[in-house]
Amino acid sequence: MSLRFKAISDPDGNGSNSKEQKTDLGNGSEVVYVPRLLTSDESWKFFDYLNKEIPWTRPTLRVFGRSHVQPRDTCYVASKGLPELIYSGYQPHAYSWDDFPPLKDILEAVRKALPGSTFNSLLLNRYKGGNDYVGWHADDEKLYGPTPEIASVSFGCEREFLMKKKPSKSSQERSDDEPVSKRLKKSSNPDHHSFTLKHGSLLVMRGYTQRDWLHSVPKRAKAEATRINLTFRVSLHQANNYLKLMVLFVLMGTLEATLKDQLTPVVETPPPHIGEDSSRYSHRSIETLVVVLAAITIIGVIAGIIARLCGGRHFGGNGEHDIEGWVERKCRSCIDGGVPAVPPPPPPPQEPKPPSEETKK
Ligand SMILES: O=C(O)CCC(=O)C(=O)O
Ligand SMILES: [Fe+2]
Repeated sequence: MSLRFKAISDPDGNGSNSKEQKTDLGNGSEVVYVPRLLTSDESWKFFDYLNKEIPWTRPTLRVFGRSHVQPRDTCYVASKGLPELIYSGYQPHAYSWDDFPPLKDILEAVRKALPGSTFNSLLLNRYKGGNDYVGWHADDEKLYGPTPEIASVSFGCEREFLMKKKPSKSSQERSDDEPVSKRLKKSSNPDHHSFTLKHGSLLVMRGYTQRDWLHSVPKRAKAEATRINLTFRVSLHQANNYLKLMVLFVLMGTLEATLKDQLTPVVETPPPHIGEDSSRYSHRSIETLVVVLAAITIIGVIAGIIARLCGGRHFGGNGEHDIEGWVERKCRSCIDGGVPAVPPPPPPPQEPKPPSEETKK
């Protein structure tokens, strides 16, 4: 499918999402709502494409030991090399961004609205009417880390998105003490929020929202039409690979410094007197040679990897340009603790031992 639409992430034409609404949920949690990330026309094009082309499935989930069919259609897209997503005993197949090119245009619009974001996976949901819903939950899988930013783009039928604070010991005690009349006043209750997610809108949850809050899209008898929702997420595995690469480079630096130490005496030490303990120097030379050969091998391997990365891959953050996934696959054994491809740095140079009686002979 070669359909590509260029998304306009600034429908107001004034260089910013002027109608952005921020809701501070307290304790480091925040929600941002942008009613018009995309224009209505482009949003309908995306809707039609997604509705027709996405291989929607309605999996059977296991919740509290009981099986039930998920009350909405779903699909999952992720960059290569990420850990698998598993929820309620279900592991969705991870499609590639290249399978559905218009998703990259939507991601681009989200990126423009959220500069610096690095979303690398996407969960798609389709609600085929008011009976389809998502129950109260938090997207607090370990895979997303402690403070995930989740960007949710909606198309088609407007639906209500509800948020409520997770019951904590202290908030439970507080609400038990409150008079019922006060607890029922939902509109002024800071522990509940409601957003009507419009066609072409963006809602962002960030900070500790997944730790401290639940969200849902409840059934609505009157919502007859189809709604499609995309939640862009960052799976943390790739970030970890950056760290692992950094460790590799630090190791290289240590090795280089050690080598310098090893080589200096070879150049600077005056030649030994003939007839003195020459075996001591040949022992030292072999040691140095081994270290040099090991270093050349390591640097060669790393240079090869870097050359492949720079020559064959493009640098970029979305699914199509997935350096980390490639490194992950190629170097799984070395960066994931299997057989170490890179040996540890050589031991510090040893003081030459006085020659034994045997070697003196
Ligand atoms: O459909 C929505 O707006 C929310 C979907 C959602 O919460 C999820 O996929 O985790
Ligand atoms: Fe969610």
